[in-house]
Amino acid sequence: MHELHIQGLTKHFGDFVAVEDVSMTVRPDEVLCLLGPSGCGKTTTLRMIAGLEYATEGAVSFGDHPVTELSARDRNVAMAFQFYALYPDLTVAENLVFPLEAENASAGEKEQRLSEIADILQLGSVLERYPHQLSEGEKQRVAVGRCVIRSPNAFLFDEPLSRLDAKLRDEMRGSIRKILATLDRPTVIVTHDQLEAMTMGDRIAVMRDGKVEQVGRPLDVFERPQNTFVAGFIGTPQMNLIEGSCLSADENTISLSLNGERVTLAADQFEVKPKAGVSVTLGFRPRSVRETSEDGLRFADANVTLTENMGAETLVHCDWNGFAVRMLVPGGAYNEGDRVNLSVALGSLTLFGQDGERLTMKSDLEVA
Ligand SMILES: Nc1ncnc2c1ncn2[C@@H]1O[C@H](COP(=O)(O)OP(=O)(O)OP(=O)(O)O)[C@@H](O)[C@H]1O
Repeated sequence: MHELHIQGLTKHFGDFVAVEDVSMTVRPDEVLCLLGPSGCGKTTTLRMIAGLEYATEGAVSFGDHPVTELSARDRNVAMAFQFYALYPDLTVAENLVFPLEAENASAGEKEQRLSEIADILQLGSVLERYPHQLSEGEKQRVAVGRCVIRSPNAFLFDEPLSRLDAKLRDEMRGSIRKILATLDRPTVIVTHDQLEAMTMGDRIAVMRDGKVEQVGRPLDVFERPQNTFVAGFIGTPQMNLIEGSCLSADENTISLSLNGERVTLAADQFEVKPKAGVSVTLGFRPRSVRETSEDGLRFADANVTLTENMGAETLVHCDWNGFAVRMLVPGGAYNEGDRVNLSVALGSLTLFGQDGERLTMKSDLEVA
């Protein structure tokens, strides 16, 4: 099977640039999730891959076979949308096998594929029903099943789980992942839900304002966000991002000013160091903040301003020197007005330079 190549894909709607210079390759055994806030261009990118939207610039191909000039019909991609249109006069079973009619599949093949898909998507008990007799979740599963029952060049999903309730969504993430693993076709899923992207994607492409900010494996994007946008977007609760300026940086230490408070970091783990005088942003996950006076980045005498019970953990909002610092801790031992000494181990810290881009750490090079 062929890779899906996207090269320099750009879409203008009049003067508005909805997608700008998006390039990536999706392998046949791979699920790529396009993730980003509303309006960042995810669906438009997907529609250009499908041929439902003509690209202003750029190219789409499967292996060596360019399809940019082809209509959606001739691209042979399977797409499941937010808005699933099931044929109302056909039963669930007939809806599911409908795409196989066009492929002239034998009755035996249809039967076998139908039974596999119905099994995985738990639709066995509703196969003889009509769409109006289904719940929203069942309808969506039929739509997904109808999409994956055939063997196209690629599978494209737009928010496939958006209509499901939380419980069903949890179950479906796993089921869809299982189905996708059997497909052996490049698969692109559009979602604004990072949990969905993290669990279903082999790789994630994070988009903002029509551009791809970072592409990587879910854990890499989470642990090594490329810039402050990705850092703030990926992860719940959000990463703490604190802006300051670099006072000096040499081989041994990096000195920063955070609202006038001076902090010093050991420089040895930074492959790229900020220059004196430039602004920097310190990023660290709430889970990495501890109430200790250990070495590392320290926030002495911070004020607890709010506590949020998140079940087994509590998100403790603190104010330190005018900065909001959030700490995620097990249990709930904090109250508003408490004074706390917080610290973050240097290994849990990410430093972003003046342009918001991540400054390379030595550990990144080891991973690479
Ligand atoms: N036909 C169109 N004409 C003009 N602008 C459009 C058109 N289609 C999309 N846009 C704009 O292009 C931008 C990207 O839209 P797109 O639907 O791709 O975003 P998205 O990331 O999928 O958002 P969402 O998560 O809300 O679906 C938006 O600002 C949208 O308003």
